[in-house]
Amino acid sequence: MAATRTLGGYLELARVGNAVAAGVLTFVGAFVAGGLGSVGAVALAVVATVAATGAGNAVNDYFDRDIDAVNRPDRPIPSGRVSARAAAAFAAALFLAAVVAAVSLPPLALAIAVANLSALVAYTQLFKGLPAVGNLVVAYLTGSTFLFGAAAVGPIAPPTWTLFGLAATATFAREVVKDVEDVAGDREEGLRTLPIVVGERAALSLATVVMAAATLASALPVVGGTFGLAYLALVVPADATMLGATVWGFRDPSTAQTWIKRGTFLAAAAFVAGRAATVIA
Ligand SMILES: CC(C)=CCC/C(C)=C/CC/C(C)=C/CC/C(C)=C/COC[C@H](O)COP(=O)(O)O
Ligand SMILES: CC(C)=CCC/C(C)=C/CC/C(C)=C/CC/C(C)=C/COP(=O)(O)OP(=O)(O)O
Ligand SMILES: [Mg+2]
Repeated sequence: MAATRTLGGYLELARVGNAVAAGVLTFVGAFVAGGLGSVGAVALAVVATVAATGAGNAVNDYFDRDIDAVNRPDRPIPSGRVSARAAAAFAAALFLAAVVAAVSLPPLALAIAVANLSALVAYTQLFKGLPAVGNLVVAYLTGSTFLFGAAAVGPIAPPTWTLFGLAATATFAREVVKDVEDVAGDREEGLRTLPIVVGERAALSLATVVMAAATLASALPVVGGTFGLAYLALVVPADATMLGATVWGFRDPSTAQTWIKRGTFLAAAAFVAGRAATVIA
């Protein structure tokens, strides 16, 4: 029983759902770039992404353990399911796994991996407490999965940049809503997040404008001929969910950010369906 509880603690520390989802985005990036012929490179890129995302989540919880004791006492470290020391060792092992997986990829992909791993290590201590900067870093990291997957198999083409932009802008909006949710604990820790600096309503207004722009821009892959009806069938409800949830953030930021996340995962499925349909067609 204790072993299951500890294993669950490590899986939760890595936020394995996010890590696998990030790996899917890297796969889509390679898929959109037409590079599934390079199975080895695609597999290494996906493994590097999953390991890096897990490492970033684990090191974030390690550095956030005091804030989380206020905001999220049920998380693995504050709840005692994983010790801080073990969490740090786990993060280091995942970072090493990401480096080992990325080191034999093409130069541009390796450069993206080095930049991203550095940003993940630095995020919590350097960027998170700066207004909007932490949100922009997480937004870039999430969108960069598409660039990383494409760079693993060849040059990065315009359709991949579109996917990068969509994922980054939607993620930025959700991060702002998450910061509104965490204002209490962040203020206690002296973090200068966007809602603390400009106020919660102004932050939520910015998140709404950014999310509206992202949802409008989600038509670009169809306009550009990258995706067709299979993509639209999923991205339209995803857009409605993400935008509607962002507006709901004025009433209940916690529920809002959870539903934005669900919308982004549906949007990721739209990318997969859109690309798969072009192969089947
Ligand atoms: C308008 C449009 C079509 C946007 C595209 C949205 C899209 C596909 C976004 C990507 C979402 C996704 C599947 C991300 C992978 C998981 C990940 C790395 C998320 C970053 O999470 C950072 C967050 O702070 C973690 O918090 P939590 O999720 O609460 O654990
Ligand atoms: C492509 C490669 C090699 C790497 C990409 C790695 C990815 C996709 C990173 C995505 C973003 C990520 C996992 C960031 C880690 C830090 C993190 C969990 C930020 C959010 O944490 P907080 O701002 O503290 O909020 P919560 O802890 O409450 O979620
Ligand atoms: Mg945190």
